[in-house]
Amino acid sequence: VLFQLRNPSCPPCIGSWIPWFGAAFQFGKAPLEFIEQARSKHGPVFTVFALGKRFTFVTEEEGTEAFFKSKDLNFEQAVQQAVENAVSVPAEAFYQNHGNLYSMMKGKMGPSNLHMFTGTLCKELHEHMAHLGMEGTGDLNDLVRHIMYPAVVNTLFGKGICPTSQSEIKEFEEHFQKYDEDFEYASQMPECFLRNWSKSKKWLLKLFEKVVSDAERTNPSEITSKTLLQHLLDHLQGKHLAPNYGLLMLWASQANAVPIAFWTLAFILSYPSIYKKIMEDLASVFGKAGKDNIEVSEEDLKKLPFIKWCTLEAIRLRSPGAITKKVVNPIKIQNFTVPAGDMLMLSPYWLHRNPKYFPDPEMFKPDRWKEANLEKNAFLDSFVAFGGGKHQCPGRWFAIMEIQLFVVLFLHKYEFVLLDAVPKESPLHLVGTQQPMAPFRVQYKCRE
Ligand code: HEM
Repeated sequence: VLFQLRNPSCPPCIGSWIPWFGAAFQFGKAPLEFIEQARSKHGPVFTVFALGKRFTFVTEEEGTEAFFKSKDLNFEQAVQQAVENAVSVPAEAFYQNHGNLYSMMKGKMGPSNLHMFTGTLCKELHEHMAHLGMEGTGDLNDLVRHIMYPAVVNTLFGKGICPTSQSEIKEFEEHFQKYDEDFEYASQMPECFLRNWSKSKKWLLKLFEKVVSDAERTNPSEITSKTLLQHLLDHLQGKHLAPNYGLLMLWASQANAVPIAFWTLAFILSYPSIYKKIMEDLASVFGKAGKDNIEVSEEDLKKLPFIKWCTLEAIRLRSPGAITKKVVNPIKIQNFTVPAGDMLMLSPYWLHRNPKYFPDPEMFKPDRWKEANLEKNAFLDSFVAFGGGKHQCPGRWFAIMEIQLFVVLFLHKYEFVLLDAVPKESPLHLVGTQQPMAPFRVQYKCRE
């Protein structure tokens, strides 16, 4: 149902007079597909009226520029309510802390500080890979999660601070997975509608009281010895919110990166020529692949650009469904004026399928990243998986490094037989990177 609001300069608004069917329902069912259908029907700028809110999508480059640069848009106001719902940080504390914490994270995980994590992460990945044993069969997504999750958490939060050992991880994992699964809905609606989610959130927040007090107790005075969590504690105003922010940081560090590690491997393994090239690259840096634990440095990773391209290409194809800004003053986009109060939405997932910028957009083509000036830390034009402008994801360099390192270690140690076709991505979520729709079972075996 399409109806123009009173002001003809407003973008076309897809909504329903009758709230219990129509756009809101369609939109909620498979939002990623809905965006593309709406774009082809109504043009590059359109508004969806759902859940009592107006979401205005910009799907072409003119809008992109404004989205990242305009002073009439605000990032903090767009996410504040979601943060309040997700981890119970009240508005005032959120606005007071946001700028400070963002700069801290951006600094600690910037390109020049990455080397501080690589050694620990490499050791941790080896340790958790060892739990897979010499051979076995499993869903690749589970295998990846069982290695990445504890290794990264121990690296960023400190070893033994969050539950990561075999014996204590199960209950934690169940709660965290439940929490992550409904995070998107929970960030949009009151908690009382999501009873199981709410239970897991309470469990996790309670756990984080202990996590935070352990981190506080062991907080070293030497700056370079602190974990990311300890830096967070040092910078936070309102210490009673430390468990809430700890949980938020845990979620931010896992929710997008772990699925991308899965997709990167799934793509590599399913293209024999790409797989072969990577094994040759690995051999040229580390010698013959095998079961010995290799130590990998930042310098080694620099010698493996093709694996970095594969990571970036997986991120391009599975990037977040949408990112948001709040319109604080009416803003002109193309011929439309978007009114204040709207949520302005931009879809990295669909922008990355524009053939003008990414020829053969659906194809996994790592070589297209040859053109990017990665030495200068620049991505390809129109690549916006991490956002853009001054609120870009502060964890992006860490994310790329952790996935690259994981792929190196995993492929160096194991060989694989694929038992299923690569699954499609789920169109169910707007927030964050996509999950696979179906299992992707593999047989793995330690190399001789
Ligand atoms: C492939 C993996 C990742 C992707 C695709 C991704 C993407 C994003 C995006 C799109 C945003 C919002 C930017 C905006 O709306 O303008 C964001 C924010 C954020 N990301 Fe990431 N991210 C990833 C990994 C990580 C990792 C590993 C960490 C931490 C270790 C992290 C920490 C954060 C934080 C703290 C924010 C909030 C920034 C703020 O409040 O201003 N991200 N990320």
